[in-house]
Amino acid sequence: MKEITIYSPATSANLGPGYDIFGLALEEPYDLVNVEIIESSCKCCEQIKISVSGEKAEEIPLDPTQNTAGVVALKMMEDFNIKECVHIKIQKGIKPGSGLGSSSASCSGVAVAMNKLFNLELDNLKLIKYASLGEAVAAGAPHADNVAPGIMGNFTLTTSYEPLEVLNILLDMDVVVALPNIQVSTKEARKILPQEIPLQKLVNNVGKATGMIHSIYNKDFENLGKYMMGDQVVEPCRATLIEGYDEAKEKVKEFAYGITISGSGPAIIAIPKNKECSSEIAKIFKEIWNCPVYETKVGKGAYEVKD
Ligand SMILES: Nc1ncnc2c1ncn2[C@@H]1O[C@H](COP(=O)(O)OP(=O)(O)OP(=O)(O)O)[C@@H](O)[C@H]1O
Ligand SMILES: N[C@@H](CCO)C(=O)O
Repeated sequence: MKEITIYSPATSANLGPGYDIFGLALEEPYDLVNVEIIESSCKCCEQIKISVSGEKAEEIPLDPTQNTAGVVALKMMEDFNIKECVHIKIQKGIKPGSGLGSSSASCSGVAVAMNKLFNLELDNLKLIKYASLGEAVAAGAPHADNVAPGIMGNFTLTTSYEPLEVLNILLDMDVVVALPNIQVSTKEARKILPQEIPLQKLVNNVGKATGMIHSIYNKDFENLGKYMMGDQVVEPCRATLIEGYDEAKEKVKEFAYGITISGSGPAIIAIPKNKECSSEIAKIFKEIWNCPVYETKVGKGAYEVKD
C-alpha cells in the first residue's frame, strides 16, 4: 500500500459536566486525511510534507511541528523508526476553532492512517495516546476527549490520563449543532477556567456526570439532557464567550432535552425531542446566529475510505 484516505469525524467534547472526559463522534461534518508514501529526492528535506484544503485552510500551519497531524506523524515515525517520507493531504470539512474537534480530526485521521499504512498494529488506546499528542499543540494540553470518540466512535469516557483509560458506550442519538461565527480558541478557553473549585461544585458535577451515564444506559434522553445542563464549573465560564447562547437556551426549551457548549465552543450542541423538534431547533439557531447548522447524529470513529 502506498497511500490511504481516512474519514475523520467531527467530535463534541465535555457535554456539560464531562470536561476533558466525555466526548461524542458525529456523523457530520468530517475531514478527509490522505497519507501517501513519497520518494524524497534530497535528504535535507523534511520527512513530512503537509497540504491543507477546505475550511479556513489558509489559517492552518503547514509546518509539521505546528500542525496537529504532523506532530502525531512525527512521533509515530520516531517511535517506529520509519524512514520513508510521507505527504499528508488534509481536506478540512470541520471549521478550525469551532468547538467540533477540527484539530483533533487531523490527529485521529493521521494516527489511523499511519497505523494502516505502515502495519503498526496499534490498538485504539495506543492510537488515542498518539493522537492526543497533537492536541497539545492546538490546545496546550493533550486532552483526549475529542480524539477518543474520533477513533472509537460513539460516546467515550476518558476515565484516566496516566495511565490512559477510555471507555466506549454505544449511543444512538440525534443532535443539532450550530457553528456561530465567533472565534474561540481552545487554548484561550482553557485559560479562563478556575484552577480550584469549591467541594460543593465537585459534588454537583460528579452527580450530574454520573447521572448522564445512568441515563445513557437507560436510553433516558430527557434526564440525559437535564444532567448535561447541570455543569457548574466550565459552561458558566465559557457561556460569556458566546453571544446569543443564553437566548438559544431559552428558546429551545420546548424542543430540546438539553443544550450545551460543544468542546471549548463556540459550537453549540442540543438534543432534540424528535425529528420535528430538530428542525425547530435548527431554525432557532439560524435565526440567532445566521450560521451553519448540522442536524446530525452520534457516529462512528475514523475509518478507511475505499475508492
Ligand atoms: N490539522 C489541523 N487542523 C485544524 N486546526 C489545526 C491543525 N493543526 C493546527 N491547528 C490549529 O489548531 C487551532 C484549532 O484548534 P482548537 O482546538 O482551537 O479548535 P477546534 O479543534 O476546532 O475545536 P475544539 O478543540 O474546541 O473542539 C487553530 O489555531 C489551528 O490553526
Ligand atoms: N475538553 C476540551 C475540549 C476541547 O474541544 C476543552 O474544553 O478545552
